[in-house]
Amino acid sequence: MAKSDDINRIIDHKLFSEDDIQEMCKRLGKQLTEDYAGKKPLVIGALKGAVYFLTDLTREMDVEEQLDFIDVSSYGDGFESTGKVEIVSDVATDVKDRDVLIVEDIVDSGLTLKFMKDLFKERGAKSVKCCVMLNKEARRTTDVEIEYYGSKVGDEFVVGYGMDFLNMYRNIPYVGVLKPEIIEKYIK
Ligand SMILES: O=P(O)(O)OC[C@H]1O[C@H](OP(=O)(O)OP(=O)(O)O)[C@H](O)[C@@H]1O
Ligand SMILES: Nc1nc2[nH]cnc2c(=O)[nH]1
Repeated sequence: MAKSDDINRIIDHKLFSEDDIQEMCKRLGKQLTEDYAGKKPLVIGALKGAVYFLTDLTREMDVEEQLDFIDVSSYGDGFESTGKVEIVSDVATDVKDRDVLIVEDIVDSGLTLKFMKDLFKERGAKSVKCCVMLNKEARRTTDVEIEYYGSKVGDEFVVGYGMDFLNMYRNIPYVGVLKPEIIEKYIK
């Protein structure tokens, strides 16, 4: 089966096109360029979902920056956060006295982001902010500030542009809503 047939089978509708995403990256990149002028931020991408957003966003940021990655997990194989966030793979860089900018694909309960922000603050970062592509605000269970985001989204499960379903479909170039029956089939 061709990749496009497979995608049509699982996507209910497109939420953000490639042009929409490019516009988000340009807008956020311009804002971050202004706000981090004269600073040397350490941009930390949250693996694996944020990789597509990070590579496009950082190319729109005209600042002297360094990159690192952290892999944290709270979902296991499921769709509901277990509530327990664990470091799967840590950053290699010392964050002490650094201006840290966490880049995330999506914030849902907020637990993953809060964990990372608290971690880098505890390690002595000078500042810790985040830039998130999608803000699923209605699902929040913890209070966490989101300094920059591309767009709000409703309570729907989205895939593509880095975001997965069972670690698949990250390479769909746009963001689409997963058909509810696909999730139901998996949950049963
Ligand atoms: O706000 P929360 O409820 O904590 O959920 C958001 C997190 O869930 C996803 O990651 P996931 O653990 O699925 O890993 P992935 O990035 O490898 O897809 C996403 O990339 C965020 O990190
Ligand atoms: N792929 C994906 N991961 C998530 N993690 C939390 N919410 C979502 C979502 O809507 N899609």
